[in-house]
Amino acid sequence: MSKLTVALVAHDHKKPELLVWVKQHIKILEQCNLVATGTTGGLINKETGLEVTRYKSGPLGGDQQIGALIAENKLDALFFFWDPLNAAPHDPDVKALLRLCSVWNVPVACTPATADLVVTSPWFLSSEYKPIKPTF
Ligand SMILES: O=C(CO)COP(=O)(O)O
Repeated sequence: MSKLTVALVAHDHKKPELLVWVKQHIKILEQCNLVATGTTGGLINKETGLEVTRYKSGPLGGDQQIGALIAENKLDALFFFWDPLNAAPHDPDVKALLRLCSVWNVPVACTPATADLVVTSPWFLSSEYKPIKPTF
C-alpha cells in the first residue's frame, strides 16, 4: 500500500499547538510522507526527528506549492492550524489553499480537535477509503 502524503502547516502563534499535536500522533504520522511549509517543517523535524519535505515558507509561496500538490492530486490530507486572531500578509494564499481542499475534496483539519478526529479515524491509514474526486 502506498503511503499517504500529508501536509502540515501552522501559522506562528499556532506552531506550538501543531508540535504538541504531531508528538501526540507521531506513530501515525511516521507512516506517512510528510510535507510542510518551510518554517513549520523545520520545527517539526527539529522537535520530533520526523522526515519532512519542506517547501517555501508560507508568505514566500509555500501555501501555493502545497496547493499545487492538491491540483495535481498528490496530497491526501492537510492539517492547517491557521491563526484566526492575526492578519497574515499572504491571506489570499491561505484562502486559496483552503479553497482547493474544497474544490478537490481533500480532508482538511484546521483545529486540533478536528485533526485528532481525522488522524485517528480507522479510515485514515486504510486503503478502504478513498475520497471521491469531483470531475469537472
Ligand atoms: O504561513 C504559513 C502558512 O500560511 C506557514 O509558513 P511557515 O511554516 O513557513 O511559517
